[in-house]
Amino acid sequence: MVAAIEITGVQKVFSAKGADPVIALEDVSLAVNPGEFVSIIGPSGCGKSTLLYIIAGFTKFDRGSVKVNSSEVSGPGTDRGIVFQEYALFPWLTVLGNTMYGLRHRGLSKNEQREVAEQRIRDIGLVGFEHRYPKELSGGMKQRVAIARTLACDPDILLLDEPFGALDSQTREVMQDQLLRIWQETGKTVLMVTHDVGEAVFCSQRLIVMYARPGRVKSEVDVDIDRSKPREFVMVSDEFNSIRNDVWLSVREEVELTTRMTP
Ligand SMILES: Nc1ncnc2c1ncn2[C@@H]1O[C@H](COP(=O)(O)OP(=O)(O)OP(=O)(O)O)[C@@H](O)[C@H]1O
Repeated sequence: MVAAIEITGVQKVFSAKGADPVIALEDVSLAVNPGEFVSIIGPSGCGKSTLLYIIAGFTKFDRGSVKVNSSEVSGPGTDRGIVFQEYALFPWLTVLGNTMYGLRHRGLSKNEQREVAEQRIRDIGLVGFEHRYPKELSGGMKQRVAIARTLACDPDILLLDEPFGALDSQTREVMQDQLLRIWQETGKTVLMVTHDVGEAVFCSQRLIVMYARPGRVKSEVDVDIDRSKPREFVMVSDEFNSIRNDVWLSVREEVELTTRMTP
């Protein structure tokens, strides 16, 4: 099978005048299969976001290779859509306007753009809010609009950078359930960065645990849990708790190292 994302030996060093260079990523290799849901987890500063931005084509890297659907990444592309923690909505556009935004250059008529956007607004359960502005929405609703906007462009790959990090725990759980439903319905490849071990285990088929800076892959963990049952059964199952505890201990070791590092 050809990997949807294939990263080989990637290194990224940030250098700024008058400051020591920071090795954000060192020899990172990983692959994500088409339709797979993978999460990256690790301590703050281990290069998770940097890796995601490299795959998105926003950040250049110094060494190695990054391929998406077998093609070397040389910049952003319509095959990848990214969702940020802080929603990144345009405050002057409505829910509909924000969702239609990415479709402007797709060669679709205004009516077609509107149809696609309305479908995505239905998918994320915001019917009735099409003409509201971001300031009139809750955090969870804003993040749903950000997801709808990304989905409207129909990328093969969703890159999610702490997408639910700013939400309260109940809203976060509802959003995780919606994301999983969308993933199952669309078959998209999802690569998510999160700090939350429970979220990573609940949502993902596979986890990539990172070492503290410089970021390297510490381990890969297959999450073999039965997701056919409702959340409340999954979260108390032995399989879920055993994987969550192992991953939590592994991440905690790195967090302890991070707290002893100089900035
Ligand atoms: N534009 C930049 N210029 C200089 N250093 C940077 C830049 N972006 C990131 N870094 C550094 O690279 C390292 C990795 O940062 P990155 O944001 O990728 O980590 P992270 O694992 O996503 O952290 P967090 O979980 O806190 O968001 C950090 O030491 C950070 O300070």
